[in-house]
Amino acid sequence: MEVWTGRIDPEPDSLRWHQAIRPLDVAEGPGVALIGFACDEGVRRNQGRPGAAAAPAAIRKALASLAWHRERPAYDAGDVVCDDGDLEGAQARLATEVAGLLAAGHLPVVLGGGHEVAYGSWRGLAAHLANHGAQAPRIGIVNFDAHFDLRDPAHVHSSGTPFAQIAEDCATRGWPFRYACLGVSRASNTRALFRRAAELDVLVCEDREITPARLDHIGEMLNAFVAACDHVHLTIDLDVLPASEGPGVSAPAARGVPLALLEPLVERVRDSGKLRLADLAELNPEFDIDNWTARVAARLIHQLTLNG
Ligand SMILES: N=CN[C@@H](CCC(=O)O)C(=O)O
Ligand SMILES: [Mn+2]
Ligand SMILES: [Mn+2]
Repeated sequence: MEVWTGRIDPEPDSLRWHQAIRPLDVAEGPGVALIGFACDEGVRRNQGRPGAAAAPAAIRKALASLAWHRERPAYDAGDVVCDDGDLEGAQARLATEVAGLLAAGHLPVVLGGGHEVAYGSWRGLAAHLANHGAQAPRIGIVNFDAHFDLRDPAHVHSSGTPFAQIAEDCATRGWPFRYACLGVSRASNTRALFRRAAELDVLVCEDREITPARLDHIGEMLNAFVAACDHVHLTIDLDVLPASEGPGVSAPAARGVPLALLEPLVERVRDSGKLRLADLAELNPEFDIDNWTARVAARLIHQLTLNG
């Protein structure tokens, strides 16, 4: 909890996150539960630039001084750490933690970590739903990302494979795989990846399609996708931002989707009533500039959890 420090205002009703957030072990009723996934092994295996293991601390630091506007509590559930390259072990531990948070009625917000975080998070949600008797739950994954992360897991399990791994799990379980990927850069995804996305019936929205003029239309598409799901797993890869807004990632985007367009779409997911789980992935503090990217991550968490 030491990272939760920051500005203290003398006026009444001037709380900030660092003054309101509590350790999970004092949980008093359902709230938002932050859990870190200190891991960049998936990025390393995916030939990216490691450094995302330090992201959970950087995001907490950026969130600490933001103003507190929530009614319900927020908890810090600590970190799951990936040791000695044991990515699969770390994902399994994250899944157990996420399932526990869901069982306690919390909204888990997972602080990645490379995007390999999403496979661990999703497995936690899947375990929770299976434990509660769900037969074939329609889990909609809404991923804001420049990349599909649908690489063939037969080669290596990495930050480039989480949604292909989830698709395989869904096929094994006989569950539907529902995946929307918004912000995709055609220049950064091969034809093979576009083909796999088509085969898996992914809802695809390219970066260049997300413009102010088309924002309402895209928002309606997103609403329709969510309406056809029972539960939503929101996952935000910060490399969806333009490099000028999100420099602190492994693979910065030449074009990207600006925060001003991203945020209203994220808020639609928040307001759907179906959001069960959220991840923030791929922050790499080593490449950040004055914590710009960490600040965006913190703001997104703030917006996501505003009404809870
Ligand atoms: N999570 C990362 N995904 C990207 C990385 C691309 C890159 O490093 O250039 C991917 O695998 O496509
Ligand atoms: Mn990406
Ligand atoms: Mn990604």
